[in-house]
Amino acid sequence: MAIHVVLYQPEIPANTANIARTCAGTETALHLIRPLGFSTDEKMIKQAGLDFWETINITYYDSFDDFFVKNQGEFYYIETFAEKTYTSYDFTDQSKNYYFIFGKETTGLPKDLLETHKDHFLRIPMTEHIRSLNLSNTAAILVFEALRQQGYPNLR
Ligand SMILES: C[S@@+](CC[C@H](N)C(=O)[O-])C[C@H]1O[C@@H](n2cnc3c(N)ncnc32)[C@H](O)[C@@H]1O
Repeated sequence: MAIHVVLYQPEIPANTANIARTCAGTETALHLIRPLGFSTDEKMIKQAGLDFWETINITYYDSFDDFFVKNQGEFYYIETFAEKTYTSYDFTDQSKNYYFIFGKETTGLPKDLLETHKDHFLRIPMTEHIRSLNLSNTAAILVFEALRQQGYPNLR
């Protein structure tokens, strides 16, 4: 099974490019929920120098509903307004699929998800000087926390 990064309507190409690099370097699957704020056609990928793009397991969806119908596992919602911190959870079971779901840069995740999935909302601690961390940094933090807990399988 695997670790998965799910981006809800990402808007800034550089963030998704950074996250894609993290996914390529860690065998993490990437799920992109449309609309995207950029093109992922071959020409754009080449121009952006993302020569690892083809090595990533990427799936596209038209909505959250579409995503949930097609995936099974443990879903975690990564958001600034969550109560629990990301280190409170156990991601050690390599037989499971762990999905880390991130919000869009301008508005985050839809608030109504919190009502039904409150126990699986996680935040990364930060000061009050900023409203949020950079999206691509948060994805790297979660991926590497799960990998750390699993002993970095297949990585050197
Ligand atoms: C730039 S933030 C914007 C979200 C923020 N709630 C807002 O509306 O101002 C984009 C995404 O980065 C992730 N993120 C940023 N900082 C975070 C933190 N401290 N804890 C958890 N997730 C964070 C979340 O997935 C969030 O949806």
